[in-house]
Amino acid sequence: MELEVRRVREAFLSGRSRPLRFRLQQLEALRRMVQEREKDILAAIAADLCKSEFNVYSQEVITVLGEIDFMLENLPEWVTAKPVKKNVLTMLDEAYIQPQPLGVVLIIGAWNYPFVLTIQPLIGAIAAGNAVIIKPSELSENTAKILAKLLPQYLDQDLYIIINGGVEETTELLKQRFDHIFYTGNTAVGKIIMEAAAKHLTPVTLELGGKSPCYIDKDCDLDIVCRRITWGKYMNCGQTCIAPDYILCEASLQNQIVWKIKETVKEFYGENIKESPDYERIINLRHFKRILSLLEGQKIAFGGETDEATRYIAPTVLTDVDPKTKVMQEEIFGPILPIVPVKNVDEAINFINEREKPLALYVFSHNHKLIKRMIDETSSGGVTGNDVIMHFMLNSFPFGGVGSSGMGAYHGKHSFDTFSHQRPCLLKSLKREGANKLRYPPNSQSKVDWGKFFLLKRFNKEKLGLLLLTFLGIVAAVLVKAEYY
Ligand SMILES: NC(=O)c1ccc[n+]([C@@H]2O[C@H](COP(=O)([O-])OP(=O)(O)OC[C@H]3O[C@@H](n4cnc5c(N)ncnc54)[C@H](O)[C@@H]3O)[C@@H](O)[C@H]2O)c1
Ligand SMILES: CCCCCCC=O
Repeated sequence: MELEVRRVREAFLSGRSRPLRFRLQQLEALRRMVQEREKDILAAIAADLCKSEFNVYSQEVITVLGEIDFMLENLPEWVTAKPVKKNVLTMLDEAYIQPQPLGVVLIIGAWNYPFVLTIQPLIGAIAAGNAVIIKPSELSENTAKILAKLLPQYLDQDLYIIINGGVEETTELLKQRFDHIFYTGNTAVGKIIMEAAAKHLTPVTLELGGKSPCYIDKDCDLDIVCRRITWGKYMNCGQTCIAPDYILCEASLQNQIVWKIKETVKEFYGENIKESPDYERIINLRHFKRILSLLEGQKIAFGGETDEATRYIAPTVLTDVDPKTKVMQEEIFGPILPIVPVKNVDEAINFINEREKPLALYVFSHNHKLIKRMIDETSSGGVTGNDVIMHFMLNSFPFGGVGSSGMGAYHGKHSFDTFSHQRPCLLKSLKREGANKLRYPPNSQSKVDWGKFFLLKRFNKEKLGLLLLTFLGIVAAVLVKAEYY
């Protein structure tokens, strides 16, 4: 590991990852990889998650291609130094912010969307001019293998390397010094990452999980609400970081919601869900058993069928769920949707605020004020009103968590910023030394007064206002005099 990290650092220190032209070339090469090797990539992801290639394309490949195009279009503007506002002391100087690469970045990917969650941060890191070590999740092993095969064929082989392996390899990797660590995965491992990073004072971005609530107000169109929730909950078999984890609603809505979700499941996946090309499987047996254990003691309104051999769990809805039971204590990350009845929106807000801050929050209502109130009185990584998942798709949004759902964010310009240092640059002249006398010792009351005059806005404004008035007075007097004669 040490040798590999050193090799990447040396490549970074060569300076070749920095020029804009090089970054653009690498991003174009990455796009070529996705386009030319689309079949291999689709097949690998499809095998990892028992997913149709249509779904792989629309859930992962489109996002990656869109992000590359967005970077290529905007990077020339983002890399340029930005002049800043100056004060009296720097009036004659050059003052600007120059984004600079951080250095060697470690990206640790997750298995649930193994391509987009590894490649999208990579795009940001390349765009910002860094060298990168990529560690895909070992659970999505086909994707990990295809990335290890393809990336070196298209990208600079010393600047961007891929290291495959599990906990042992990641633990070893984390002993090395990086300039940034970008981790996607569960909150428990997020803490391990942060602890390891602290040893080198390495900044981290942690894209974690949590229980994302979904509040359904009685003033809404339940047919539409249930279609949208069904789509977002059962996509990828519930293994989506921002899937609605549970529903909060008034007890009177529960039966209608159950019925409408059941109908929608039938419409989306047919009578025989197991045969549907659009319904995935649980990633491995450990997760399969973990999810099954969440069903114990619950009232299953529909679903609940399982098949261990194929790791199939049917779309399931639980009703009258007690918040103290296991299914409400951990992120579900599977196709089980508990409904927790609440009296009203106040109780829903309290319920959300008594728990860890989620990665996403969903509110459904015709009442715009109610949605705004939910947003104002709660906290979460992101929010979508009257839909689910969709805030992930808009790359002008920063995507990330807050509190235990993560720290830092990415996508589009936010990725570029995450992997850049915003370096303030002040360029002065060696002339005009006289003006500097004010700040050199010995200090005195009059120097302090001049300092106040030049630097404190309040003081400045009053004085400048007075000066302006005097000047206008003189101009007026001159004009009047000219008129008179
Ligand atoms: N915020 C997001 O964008 C996002 C996206 C996807 C998943 N998630 C969250 O990730 C979780 C599911 O993913 P997961 O955690 O099962 O993924 P995972 O098991 O694939 O772990 C993620 C990465 O952490 C590494 N890892 C695992 N254990 C480790 C350890 N002890 N020490 C060091 N590294 C270790 C793995 O090798 C892998 O590369 C869910 O909580 C989900 O919400 C968040
Ligand atoms: C449709 C793509 C959703 C990706 C969500 C990422 C977290 O799991």
